[in-house]
Amino acid sequence: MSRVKGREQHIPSHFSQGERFAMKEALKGAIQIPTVSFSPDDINTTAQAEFGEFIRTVFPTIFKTRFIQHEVIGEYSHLFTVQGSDPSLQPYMLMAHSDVVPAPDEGWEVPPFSGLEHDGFIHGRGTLDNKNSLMAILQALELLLIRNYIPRRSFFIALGHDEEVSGQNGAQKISALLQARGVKLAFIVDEGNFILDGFIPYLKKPFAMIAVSEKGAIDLKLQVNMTPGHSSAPPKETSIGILAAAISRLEQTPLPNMFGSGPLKTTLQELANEFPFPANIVLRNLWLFGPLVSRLMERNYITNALVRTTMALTMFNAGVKMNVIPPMAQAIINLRIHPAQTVQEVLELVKNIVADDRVQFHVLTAFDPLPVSPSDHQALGYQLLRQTIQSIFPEVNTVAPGICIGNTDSRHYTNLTTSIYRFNPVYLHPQDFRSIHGINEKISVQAYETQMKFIFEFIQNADTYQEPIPHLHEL
Ligand SMILES: CC/C=C\C/C=C\C/C=C\C/C=C\C/C=C\C/C=C\CCC(=O)N[C@@H](Cc1ccccc1)C(=O)O
Ligand SMILES: [Zn+2]
Ligand SMILES: [Zn+2]
Repeated sequence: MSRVKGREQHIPSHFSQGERFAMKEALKGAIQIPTVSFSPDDINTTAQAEFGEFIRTVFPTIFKTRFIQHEVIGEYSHLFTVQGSDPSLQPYMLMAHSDVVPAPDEGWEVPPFSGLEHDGFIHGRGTLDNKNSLMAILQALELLLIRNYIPRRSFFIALGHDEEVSGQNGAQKISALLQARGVKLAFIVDEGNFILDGFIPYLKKPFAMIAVSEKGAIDLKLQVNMTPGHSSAPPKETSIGILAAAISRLEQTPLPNMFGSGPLKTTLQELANEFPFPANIVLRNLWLFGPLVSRLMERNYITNALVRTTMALTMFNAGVKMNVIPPMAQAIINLRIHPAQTVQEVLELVKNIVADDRVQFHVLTAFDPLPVSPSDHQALGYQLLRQTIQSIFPEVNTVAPGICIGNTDSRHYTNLTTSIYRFNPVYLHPQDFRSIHGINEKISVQAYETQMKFIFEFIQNADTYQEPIPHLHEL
C-alpha cells in the first residue's frame, strides 16, 4: 500500500512527561478494579459499574466531544461511535474487553488487583488480557482529541464486558445493534496474536503475527451412568472407571495433524527468510520438508496447537461419599478446532476414539473455525496494521498472517465484515504467554506506552483515501 496521500496534518506521537505519567497511572487504576467474569451468570457487576465511571473520569474529552456518541450496551459494555468528516470512507472498528479471568492471590509476586509498578512493569490481572488494549485505545483517542484531531474515516470502539465468558451480553448485542443500523465495516482489529519473540528455536528475531482466523471450539460434556451401590462389593466397572478410561483414550490419541491446510503454511513461508541456513531452505520447500516441519511443530505445546485440534480436559466430577459407588461421572472437554476442520468432523473423530456406547456426549457450546480474512496487498485493515507495525517497530522484519489459538469477541462480528484481524501491538515471550490466564501477568511501562503510540498512529493512518495498491511490496 502506498503511503497516506493528502493527509493535511499528521500529529506526531510525542507525549509530555505529564501525559506519560497520567497514562500509566490510568492503566494502574483500571487494573485495580476487579472486573472478574466467572460465568455468564456470575460477573462482577459492581466492578463493571465502577469501571464505567472510571473511564468517564479518566477520558473526559472523549465523553464531551460532539462527534463522538457513547452508548452503554448490555448494561456494562461500551460502544463509541466516532463520526468522521468524510462519509464516503467506510468505517472500521477497534475492540477490547474490560473483563478479566479470576486471579486467586496464590503464586503472584504482587496481589493481582494491586496494579503495582515494580522494576518498570505494571503488574496485575488484565495487563496483557486485555485492559492494556482497552486503555490504550481510549488513551490514544483522548490524546488525539486534545490535539484537536478530527478523523476523516468514522470508526467504532466496542468494549465488551463479558468476553471471558462468551460475549453474549456484550459483543453479541453490539453486533446486533450495528447490524440493525445497517453498518458494514471495512475491517475490525481485536486482541489475539502479538509480536512473538523466543517462541521458535533458531529464530532470533521477533516477528509480528496478525491472526486472520481463529480456531473453532467445542465444550463437550461426557457422562457415564451406572448402577450405584455399596463400595464393599463393587462391580467390575464403575461410572468413574469407564469415564476415566474414555478420557485417557482421548488424551493418548491426538486428533490428526492438519499441517498444510489453513493459513499456517503462508506464515511459515513468510518467515523463511528470518531463519538461518538450513532452516530457511527447509521452510522455503515445504512441498518436500512439510512432514519434517509438521513433526517438529507437534513437539512443542504451543506450536502443536497451531497444527491440530486440541483437547483439554478441564472438569471432572463424580462421587459424594467415600463408601458409595456413584451413579454418575461427568467430565468437560474443551476442544479448539483447527481451521481445516468442522464441529461435526471433530465430534465424529472424538466418538470414534471413545468407542464406548456407555459414554454419552452432550455438546454444551460449539462453533466452527472463523473464516480466513484477507491478507493480500488490497486488504486495507491488514495493510494498515502492517504499515503501522513497520513504523512503530522498525526492528520487526516480518509481518505474517496466522491463526489465533484462543477465541475473541470479534467472532461475533462476522455479520458486519469479512476482514477481522486479531493483533496486539505488544511483544510476547513464552513466559508472558503463560501469564495470560495464569500468574504474574504484567506489562512494561514502555510496552504500554508503545501500544498507545501504535494506536495513536493507526487511527491517523486509517484516514487514508487510498485503497491499497496491488503487488507493491514496499509501503
Ligand atoms: C509458525 C508460527 C510459529 C510459532 C508461533 C508461535 C506461537 C504462537 C503462540 C501464541 C500465540 C500468541 C498469543 C495467543 C495468546 C492468547 C490467545 C489470544 C486470545 C485469547 C483470549 C481469550 O482468552 N479468550 C477466551 C474466550 C472464551 C471464553 C469462553 C468461551 C469461549 C472463549 C478463550 O479463548 O478461552
Ligand atoms: Zn482477552
Ligand atoms: Zn482471556
